[in-house]
Amino acid sequence: MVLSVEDVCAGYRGRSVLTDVNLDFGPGVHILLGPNGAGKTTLFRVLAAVLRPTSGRVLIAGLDPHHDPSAKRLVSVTAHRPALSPQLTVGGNLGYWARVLDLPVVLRKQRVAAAVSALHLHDLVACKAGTLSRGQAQRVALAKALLSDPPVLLLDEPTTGMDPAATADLRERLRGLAADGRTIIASTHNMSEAQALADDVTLLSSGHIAGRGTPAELREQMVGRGIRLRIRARLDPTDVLRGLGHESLHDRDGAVLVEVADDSGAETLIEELARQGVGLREVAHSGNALEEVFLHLDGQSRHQPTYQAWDQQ
Ligand SMILES: Nc1ncnc2c1ncn2[C@@H]1O[C@H](COP(=O)(O)OP(=O)(O)OP(=O)(O)O)[C@@H](O)[C@H]1O
Repeated sequence: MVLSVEDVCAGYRGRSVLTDVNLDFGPGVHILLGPNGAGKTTLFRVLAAVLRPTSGRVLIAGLDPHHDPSAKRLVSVTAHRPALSPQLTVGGNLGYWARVLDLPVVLRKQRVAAAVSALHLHDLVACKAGTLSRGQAQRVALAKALLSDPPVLLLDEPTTGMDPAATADLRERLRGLAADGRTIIASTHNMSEAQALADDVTLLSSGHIAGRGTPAELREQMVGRGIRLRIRARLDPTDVLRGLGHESLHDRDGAVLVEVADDSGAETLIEELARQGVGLREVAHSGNALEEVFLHLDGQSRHQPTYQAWDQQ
């Protein structure tokens, strides 16, 4: 494994935040998901050797960055807000950072060129960083993080505030970096993004690991196997559904959400609704497994009509 977290506990001024965290990460894109205050940034600080654990250890390629400074170079972190000098051009920012890293001159040029190429920044090299959009600035921040050629990248909420096109573009860049063998760990609050990007998702809740797996595995582990259907019909099917033993709720768009045990339960229900003449217009699987896991984690019942909030992500 490229990165291992072994029995890590950590916190601030005697207050415990992370408890007995055990994780292994290899090459790929890993998503760290958890409610506000769960400890995601704190875990990043421990991994980047900014915050020393109170017990346990971190190993990066077999080295503990809290005891071996050379291991710190194996990890780069990008913060939620890209830290760039607004008056310098993109090329200037990257060149400046390459000097801060104390890279030999020849290597500096190579690394800047490789980072520009990996993040498709050719058209932006001469632009002042202060004029970039959020998505562009985030790509430059990622290029900056690549200058030390680290095997591990930690990205704190990299897509927050980006529009869908910029998000999709960054997703493609991250996939490319993972395909090159890098280990990328990104925290996000965006469920669709996590679902689209993740090789696996680690759920952090109140400072401990609440689950890990693909979105579908996590949903099954934490919420159960049921399928949530989104139904549109000419007549409100709520009463018919209740008569069939199904509680339902309405989402923001007026569709009805109902849970069934499995595909066969879904088929039976659809046939019954059609037979009872509600005028079915659309029946669809309601979407994102991680939304349901997140709601479950957050202590909210999946039967409460809070579902809509995540549609707005
Ligand atoms: N520098 C600090 N000093 C003291 N307490 C802190 C510090 N940073 C974070 N905390 C506390 O540690 C807990 C976890 O915070 P952390 O920022 O790691 O969570 P998070 O999962 O990243 O949250 P968010 O999703 O809101 O960014 C919170 O209760 C927070 O108040």
